[in-house]
Amino acid sequence: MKEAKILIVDDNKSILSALDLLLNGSCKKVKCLSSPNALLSELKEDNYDVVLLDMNFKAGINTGNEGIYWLNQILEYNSGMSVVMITAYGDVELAVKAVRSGAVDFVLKPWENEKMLTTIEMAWKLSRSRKEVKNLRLKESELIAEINRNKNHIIGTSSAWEKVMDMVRKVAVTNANILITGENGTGKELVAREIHRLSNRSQNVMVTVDMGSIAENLFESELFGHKKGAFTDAGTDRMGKIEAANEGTLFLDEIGNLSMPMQAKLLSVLENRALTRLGENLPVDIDLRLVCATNCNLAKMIGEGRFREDLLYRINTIQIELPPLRDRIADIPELVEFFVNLYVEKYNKKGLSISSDAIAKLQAYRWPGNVRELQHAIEKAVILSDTHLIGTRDFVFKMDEFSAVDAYGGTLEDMEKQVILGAIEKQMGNLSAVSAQLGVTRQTLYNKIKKYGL
Ligand SMILES: Nc1ncnc2c1ncn2[C@@H]1O[C@H](COP(=O)(O)OP(=O)(O)OP(=O)(O)O)[C@@H](O)[C@H]1O
Repeated sequence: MKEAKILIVDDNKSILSALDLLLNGSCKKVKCLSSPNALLSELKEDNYDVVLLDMNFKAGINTGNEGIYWLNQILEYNSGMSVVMITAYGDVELAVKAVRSGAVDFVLKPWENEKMLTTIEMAWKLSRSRKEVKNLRLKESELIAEINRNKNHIIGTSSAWEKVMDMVRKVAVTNANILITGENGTGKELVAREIHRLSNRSQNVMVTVDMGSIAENLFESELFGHKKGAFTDAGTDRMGKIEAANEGTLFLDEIGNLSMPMQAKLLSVLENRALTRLGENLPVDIDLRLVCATNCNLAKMIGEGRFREDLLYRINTIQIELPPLRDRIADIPELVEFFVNLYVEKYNKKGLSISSDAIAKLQAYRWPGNVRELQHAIEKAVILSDTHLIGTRDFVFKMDEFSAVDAYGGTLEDMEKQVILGAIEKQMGNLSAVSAQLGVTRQTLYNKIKKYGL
C-alpha cells in the first residue's frame, strides 16, 4: 500500500487523528478533511486512490443521507473512485444502502485497526485495477483508431470492380457473414478490411487468421485459446483469436484449409455464439461478424467430403466474387500509377515514370498472380530502373502467360489490336462496355478500330 493516496473526511477530529496515525506510515499520502465541503476541490488537486467517508456529518442529525449525498458527488466526479464508508453501529442498514449506491465497503465504529487496514488495502487494490482497466480501454480504443485511420487504398473504376465495391458498401453495414472468393492476389484481404472499416464494428478490431499458415497441432489453441496447463506447452492463460475478435470482425483467410474437426468446432461457435477455451469448462459468449476468404472451390470440396455443407451455409450468407485482373484490364493504368508512385517514394527514385508502351504491355499480360504480381513487377522495375522512364524491356514475362506478344510477333500495335479484339469479343460487341473495360473514350476506341480495320 506504499503507493496509496488516501483522503479521509470526517467531522470528528479525534477520528481523523486516529486514522492519520494508523495510516501515515503505510501510505504515500494521507489527507484529512473535517468538512466535506472541500472534498471535490481536494479530489481535483490530487490523484487519490481511496476516500474514507463518514456517513453522518451534522452533529445530532444521524440520517446518514449526508454520507450518501457526498458519496454520489464523488462518484459523479469519478465513477471509478473506491469509497469506504465509516459508520456507527446503528447505521448498518444505511451502510448497505451506500454499498448499493457504489461504495466499495463500510467500516463500523469503533474499528479494529487490523480490519481497517485490510479494508483500505482491498479498496486501494480495487482502485488500482479499475485505473488499469480504464487505461487499457483507452489504449485499446486509441490503437483501434490508429489501425482504422488509414483508409484502404482500393484502386479500380472498371465496371467489374465497381460491381464488387457496390456490393461491399451494401453488405458492410449488415451483420451478415461474408465469403470472399477469387484467385490469389485479387484483393480478398483488402476487401475484407474495407468491409470491417465500413461496418458498425469498426470501433473494435478485425482479427485475421491465416488458416494456411498455422500448424495443425496449434490450430485449436490459436483459435479457441487455452487455460494455463491445458497441455504441455500451455505456460500461461491465452485468449484465442476468435475471442479476441469479440464485438469486432473475424477474418478467416484460406478457410478451405480448415480441417474437418476444426470445421465442426467453428460451426458450433457460430451456432451457439459461445466458445470454451481449451482446458476450461465454462463457455464465453461471443458476438462475431465473420468474413472468410478462399481461392478453393468449396462446393467441389463438399462433394469430395472435405468441407462441411452446413458450415458453408453459415459462412456464405453473402458471397463476393473478385474478378481476376485480366478481366478488368481497364484498372491496370490506375493500379500501375498507384504502385509506381508508392515505390518511387519508397525507394527515393524521384522523377521516375512509366511509358505508355509499358502500360500497354502490362495490359496484355494475363497476370496469373493478379494485383499482387503486378505490384511486385512494378516494385522490381522501380528498384532496377536506372533511367527516368520504365519501359517495356523492364517487364519480362513467361511467354505462355503472354499470348498477345507470342501470337503476333511482339509489336506494340499488334498487341493493342489483340487486346481490343479480345475486349470486343468479351463484351459481345458492346462498344461502350469495351471502352469502359479498356479505359479509353469511345472516340479513341473508334479511331483505333478504324486504324486497325477491325
Ligand atoms: N484494388 C486494389 N487496389 C490496390 N491494391 C490492391 C487491390 N487489390 C489488391 N491489391 C494489393 O495486392 C496485394 C494482394 O492483395 P490481397 O492480399 O488482398 O489479396 P488476396 O486475394 O487476399 O491474396 P491471397 O489469396 O494470396 O491471400 C496487396 O498488397 C493489396 O494491397
